[in-house]
Amino acid sequence: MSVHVEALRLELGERCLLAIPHLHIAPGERVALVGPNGAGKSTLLRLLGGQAPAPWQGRLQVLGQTVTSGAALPRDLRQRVAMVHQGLHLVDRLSARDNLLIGALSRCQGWAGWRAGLAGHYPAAIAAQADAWLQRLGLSALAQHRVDRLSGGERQRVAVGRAALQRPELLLADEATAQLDPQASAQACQWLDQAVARGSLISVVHQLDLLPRLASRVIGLRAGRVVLDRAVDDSPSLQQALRELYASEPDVHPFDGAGAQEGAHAWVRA
Ligand SMILES: Nc1ncnc2c1ncn2[C@@H]1O[C@H](COP(=O)(O)OP(=O)(O)OP(=O)(O)O)[C@@H](O)[C@H]1O
Repeated sequence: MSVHVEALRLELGERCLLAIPHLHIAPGERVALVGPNGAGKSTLLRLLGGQAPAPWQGRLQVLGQTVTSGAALPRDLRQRVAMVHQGLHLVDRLSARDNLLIGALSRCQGWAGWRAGLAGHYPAAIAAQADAWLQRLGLSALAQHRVDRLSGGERQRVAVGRAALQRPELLLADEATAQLDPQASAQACQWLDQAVARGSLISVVHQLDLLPRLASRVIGLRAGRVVLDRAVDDSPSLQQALRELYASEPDVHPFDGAGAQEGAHAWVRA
């Protein structure tokens, strides 16, 4: 099982941010987390990545290993789980290429490998993978540019490339298409899919029209609870369930989230 959650509860002060009795995600699954702003999507993703904002109760296994509240993911598990954060977390003073290569550091064997990587001397096979990904991401011409001089969308591509170089078995992507133009967003779904290969992909998705490209299963959260869990298809009942998921938050329009673009909700018919 890629993710196995039982009796999970995460509280912060008086507030319950997550309450999930069971959640299982199988190896290779493509899962989209959807729901209104503040529903707990990013909190769940961070928890799966060992970065919960507060202590939690319950049982959590990620890629078959037990994760403990208050502790970071064990080192070997950190190598197998990649995250594309909302804030991207790139190293600003390094080039796009070096940021991609950082993703591969955990694959360099032993201290000698680490030191070589940190000095910029990566094994030729890894350097070739970075160059191939830069090309795929349309970043070859910007490979040597510092990432703090790149546009938001270019930086987002770098973050996807870095995750790909990690060769993760589980990829957690938090609005990884938020800053991309519509064409690049559609491409990014392919990039994420390729980045994780036969592993599992869990993405927070605001652009519902991307659901069929990004996921085969959609999990809807509201107020920290799973209120929708079903296959992504084009059925009227799913469309209706998604409308209800967002409509139940009268103050929040589903398509006002950061990164929502013109026509982003076209997949959910009016
Ligand atoms: N570190 C924190 N301290 C206090 N509150 C937090 C913290 N992290 C998350 N929250 C709260 O938890 C709730 C869920 O936040 P989360 O970011 O998971 O929502 P989300 O579904 O990802 O929302 P969005 O779609 O707006 O990104 C929010 O009400 C948020 O204010």
